[in-house]
Amino acid sequence: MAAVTLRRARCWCPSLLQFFRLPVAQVHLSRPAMRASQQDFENAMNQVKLLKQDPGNQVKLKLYALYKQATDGPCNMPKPGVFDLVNKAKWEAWNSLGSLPKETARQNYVDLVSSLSPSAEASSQGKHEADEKAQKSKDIVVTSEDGITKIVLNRPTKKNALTFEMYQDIILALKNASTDNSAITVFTGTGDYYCSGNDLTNFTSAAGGMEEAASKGAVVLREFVNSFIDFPKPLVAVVNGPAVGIAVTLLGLFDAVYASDKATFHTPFSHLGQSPEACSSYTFPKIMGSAKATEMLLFGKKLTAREAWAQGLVSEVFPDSTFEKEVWTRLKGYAKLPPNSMRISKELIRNNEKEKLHAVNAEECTTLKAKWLSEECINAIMNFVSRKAKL
Ligand SMILES: CCCCCCCCCCC/C=C/C(=O)SCCNC(=O)CCNC(=O)[C@H](O)C(C)(C)COP(=O)(O)OP(=O)(O)OC[C@H]1O[C@@H](n2cnc3c(N)ncnc32)[C@H](O)[C@@H]1OP(=O)(O)O
Repeated sequence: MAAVTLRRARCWCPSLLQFFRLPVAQVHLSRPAMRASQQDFENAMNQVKLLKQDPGNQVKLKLYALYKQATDGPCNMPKPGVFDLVNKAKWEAWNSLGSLPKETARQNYVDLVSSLSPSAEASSQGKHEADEKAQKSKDIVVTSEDGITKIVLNRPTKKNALTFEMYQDIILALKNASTDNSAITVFTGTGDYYCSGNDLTNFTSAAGGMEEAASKGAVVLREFVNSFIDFPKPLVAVVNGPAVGIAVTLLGLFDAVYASDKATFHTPFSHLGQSPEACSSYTFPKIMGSAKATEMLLFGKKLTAREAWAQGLVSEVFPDSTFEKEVWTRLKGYAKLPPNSMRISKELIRNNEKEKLHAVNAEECTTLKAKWLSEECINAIMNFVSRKAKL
């Protein structure tokens, strides 16, 4: 077992919220070879130091608790007094893990850090960080005006289907929008469609074999969905027309969804031999109840905008003739609200779910990777590409 000594290091910029000194490992180099999970744990501890954004107190408490559980086991300290607020919160977080085994705590710590830090994860795999990348295509157009960053899916001839480059550009756009001057961020589409989902030629046109494409797809998808889970500002979808597949499932991670009455919503995963993504296996039953979620996610039932509103997926439906005017007027008003207050309110809401959402995302990506290699899925994609099927 490696000898690990602990020192204390300050993480993130000093602020009123920063009250933790998270433990950082110094690992003796002369140690024998370790099991992968221990190595992952140490890498994760180092990644914590590299986080550029303060992940918020709830997450820091969770990290602290998991760290202590993984290294010391169940909480063995006396409970601090009521006025020792910081240590009491830390103690409670640790104590709440009960008898969680050290190895599980270690794994949960690694998962939590990797979910917080997709760019650190990517750079550890030898990739460039998102802010070092240039936008790759003109199929995503990003503008910022009136306190609103607008991310437009701009591939109308293909119904705004998402190419591999578009996924990467959206990750980059969200990363930039999270720190720009805008108060809210809005997605919409050019032309008659909002988005027809994943471009079904992503896999058939990928270099390398299907296995390589599926592995790459799962990594990109996980990072893509993470960037929605972690997005810190109000995120609004202006659904100008039909939405298909991942364009629908992602809506469960938005803060508000405004739809034209021309919009429809469907997720033909079973028709495609695939399975749900973007945390919809969790968010959809939560939003609309399991019976309605089943009709959408298993049977591919198409909803009208009003049906989607009745089921809680859409915040409000507007007549198509006045849709743009009404929605943008409203959003410009919202963008004038105090931005920090909106961020903090969103953080309070999202923090209750973040850990769960990351776990669901990871599991959905693993499941999809296997489905992409199945005969059912390959046949369905081939049928679409050879124009035998319209979904
Ligand atoms: C290396 C690998 C990288 C992978 C990257 C990560 C992958 C993450 C994947 C996440 C999982 C996501 C799942 C989904 O989103 S499932 C849903 C997928 N979408 C569909 O199944 C829709 C398919 N399209 C249709 O059924 C119809 O086109 C549609 C009903 C949308 C519109 O019909 P309409 O008759 O009005 O128009 P056309 O069919 O003539 O379409 C016009 C042109 O647009 C092309 N098109 C439309 N949608 C897609 C699409 N999703 N993928 C590719 N191409 C699409 C269509 O082919 C037409 O093109 P042409 O004019 O050239 O024929």
